[in-house]
Amino acid sequence: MTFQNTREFAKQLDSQDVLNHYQDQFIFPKVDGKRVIYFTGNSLGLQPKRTKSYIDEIMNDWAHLAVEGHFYAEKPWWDYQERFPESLSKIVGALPSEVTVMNTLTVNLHLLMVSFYQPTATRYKIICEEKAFPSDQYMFQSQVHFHGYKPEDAIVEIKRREGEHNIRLEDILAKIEEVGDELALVLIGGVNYYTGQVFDIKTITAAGQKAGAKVGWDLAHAAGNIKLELHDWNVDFAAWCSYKYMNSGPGNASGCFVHERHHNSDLPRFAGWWGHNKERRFKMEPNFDPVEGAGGWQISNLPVLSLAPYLASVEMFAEVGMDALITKRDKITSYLEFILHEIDKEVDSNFEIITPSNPEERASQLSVFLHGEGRSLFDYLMKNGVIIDWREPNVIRLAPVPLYCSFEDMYDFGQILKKGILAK
Ligand SMILES: Cc1ncc(COP(=O)(O)O)c(C=O)c1O
Ligand SMILES: Nc1c(O)cccc1C(=O)C[C@H](N)C(=O)O
Repeated sequence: MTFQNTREFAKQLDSQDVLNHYQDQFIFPKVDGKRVIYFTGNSLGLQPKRTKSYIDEIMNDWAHLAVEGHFYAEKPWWDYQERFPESLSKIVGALPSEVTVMNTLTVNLHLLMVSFYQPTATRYKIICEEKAFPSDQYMFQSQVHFHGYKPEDAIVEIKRREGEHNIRLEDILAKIEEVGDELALVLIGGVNYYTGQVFDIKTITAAGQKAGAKVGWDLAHAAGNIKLELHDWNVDFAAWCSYKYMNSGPGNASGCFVHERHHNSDLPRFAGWWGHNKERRFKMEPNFDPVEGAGGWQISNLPVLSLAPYLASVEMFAEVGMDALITKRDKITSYLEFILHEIDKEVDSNFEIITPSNPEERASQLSVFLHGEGRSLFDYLMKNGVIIDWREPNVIRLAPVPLYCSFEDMYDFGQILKKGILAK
């Protein structure tokens, strides 16, 4: 499709967009009385209007039923988490028994490492991406320390080639082969938080397992953003947060995936009563008898006030479906890319989009290196109602999230960007 940098053309794209009306289902902050153009759904998604009623329901049940709410609320709290797997499993391409919701992302990665990172004297190395999200780096370092190894020996980072912004698949595969018999675990972010690069989860998982390692994925930037087939791709385990593309609110609950083939294995895990056989949970027995499936990794009774917004979101995703989201995602991301190139030409600037240009290797994010511009351009955009984020040294990340961004937003953004550059 040939794009045009005009409001009429952007409006025409909006009129053809079957998801356009979802914009009205979200609450947008305002700047100078006008709703913002929101590009940071890769950090914190907007609040869906329906979410408040899910939280109010629990507050009301708590007020009127108190402890009885555990069993007699309309959505009883004791098995509230069971409302997730049916829909959530479709979002990540899993069997319902393979997903659960609990804790937060880094905590879940640590807990899953208990089961899936069991180093031995000869097989103890972890392959990860260079410049993984810092929390993942701290998680790797502390896990390796905990097991008595040295991070500089046990953690193998896959580097970008000189002058390149993204990691090549061939380099990941070569590193897996090179580490070979020493490799215990491969754990990579499915979508890199900084560049927006999407990794080939299926191929990397198969290669890691062929080398005899377990393969897990941090799907913080992938869940609700890319098509996932975790079961079919034979992924060992994965975890994600729900507050980015899944709009469940700041710091909210995380989702986990454990492949079916591990459900009846004797993998070690840290246990608690919420992972115990559901029928017998309140018999207060001394011996742990895990729930079959990913639910067996739960530990504490769940914070239902935090699950409520996640449930609102999962139900919205079930209505929309990942296919429709991805169709719009690709079109709006390409339109944003086009707008950036157009403005770049008009103002003779020098933006470098460091996210891969191949649609197979990117999703809902373009990271732009603003050569020749400074932090003042970021400040100008924020002041003028464009919410973006800034990452050192000079990168802005733009996530045109398909559920609530419009093509007209992309056009408006281009005009504000142009003014911001010319205003210097
Ligand atoms: C890739 C990635 N990993 C881990 C985290 C940390 O998540 P949490 O603070 O929920 O543990 C984030 C975002 O904050 C992230 O983007
Ligand atoms: N969770 C965040 C927070 O509480 C404050 C600031 C940023 C965050 C984020 O989630 C950042 C996000 N993971 C990122 O990709 O940058």
